[in-house]
Amino acid sequence: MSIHLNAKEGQISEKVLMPGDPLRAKYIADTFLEDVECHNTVRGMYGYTGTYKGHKISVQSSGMGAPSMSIYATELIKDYGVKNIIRVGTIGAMKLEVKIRDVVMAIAATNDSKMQNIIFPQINYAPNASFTLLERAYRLSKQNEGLKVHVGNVFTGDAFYEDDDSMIRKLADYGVLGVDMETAALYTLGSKYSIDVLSIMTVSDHVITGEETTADERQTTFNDMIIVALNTLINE
Ligand SMILES: O=P(O)(O)O[C@H]1O[C@H](CO)[C@@H](O)[C@H]1O
Ligand SMILES: O=c1cc[nH]c(=O)[nH]1
Repeated sequence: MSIHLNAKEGQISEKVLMPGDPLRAKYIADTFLEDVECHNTVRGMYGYTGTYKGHKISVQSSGMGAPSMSIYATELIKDYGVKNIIRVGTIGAMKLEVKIRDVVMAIAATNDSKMQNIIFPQINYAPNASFTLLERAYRLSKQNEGLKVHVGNVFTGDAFYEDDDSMIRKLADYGVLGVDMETAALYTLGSKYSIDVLSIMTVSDHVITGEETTADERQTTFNDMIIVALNTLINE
């Protein structure tokens, strides 16, 4: 038990997928895992543990934003001994060449996170992915010709709704692929605790063109992304 997770000791795998949405965690467990147990119900932030190709895997929702991700990732790492976390999320595209339904793998996460300022008040820290997981995920994604994958810098923002989009446009000019709300927090904690972390995200909307996907349209790419993430975790 930890403050926000009521899983029993040993119940959570060392390898965890983290979507933002608790119902997406349930969908992943129901669709891809066998012998599934629900390991967390606290605050409705559902978590499940089962097997994938015979390997023990957990799926734990993170909630939205850096503070929520930080709570769950910290407790998974410190209280449950988790060693690999892959965020499987959605992202708003910023660069025009990144299209809806594409997949983004984040090398690093530029951010405006207040949590980063608390840790590093005087310098601009660069939260980065685990190269081991990133290289493996990219290589495995190439087995699926239907999957369009972009690898690069993303922006982790504290605000989903902003007063104006001038900073988003500027970041796109500087090569940032898209915007989410958790990657920087996950990457900073991965480095702090020396575990492997990665964010893989399906493009749900385009923040410059205003294009959006329907839930059904997102589902296929989402499934393909989850298969890449699961095979990355088990290294197959
Ligand atoms: O789909 P998830 O994983 O929740 O990710 C994105 O969606 C939420 C905003 O709608 C934020 O959490 C953002 O990072
Ligand atoms: O944080 C996010 C995630 C998806 N789409 C957005 O516009 N922002």
